[in-house]
Amino acid sequence: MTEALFQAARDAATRAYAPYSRFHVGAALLMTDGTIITGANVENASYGLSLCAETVALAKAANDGRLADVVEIAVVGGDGAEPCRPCGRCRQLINEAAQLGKRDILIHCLAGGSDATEQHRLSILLPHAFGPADLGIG
Ligand SMILES: O=c1ccn([C@H]2C[C@H](O)[C@@H](CO)O2)c(=O)[nH]1
Ligand SMILES: [Zn+2]
Repeated sequence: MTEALFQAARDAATRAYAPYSRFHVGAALLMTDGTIITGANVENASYGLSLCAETVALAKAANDGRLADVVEIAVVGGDGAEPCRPCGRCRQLINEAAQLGKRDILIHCLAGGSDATEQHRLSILLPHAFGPADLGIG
């Protein structure tokens, strides 16, 4: 299952629209039922409007009513040897899924140009997170 998830992230990266950074990122969400939802980064001529791969994948899950069902996430980016780790904004978006699903989501960070991988729980990447509970929700 992990290999299928990694491959889905690598496939997604090939669908990135990243003419400005040329940094192609793919994200794959493993859901409770074993299905996989993918996303790739979508850049814009107004650079700051660009969407990360994780953001796209999580938005797809949310629109399908499945944000609570994310178990693991694989992210792959670039063509270097260093694993690609979710940016701060994406960590916060992942936290929404984690809180909804009451799960400390496992994040696989993969390198685009090597077999290097890192595994982190969201609680390690985003300690003391702000979430729905801070608003008295959930
Ligand atoms: O985890 C990450 C890091 C970066 N990017 C995108 C944003 C931008 O399009 C490009 C360069 O930062 O990579 C992602 O999609 N996910
Ligand atoms: Zn991001």
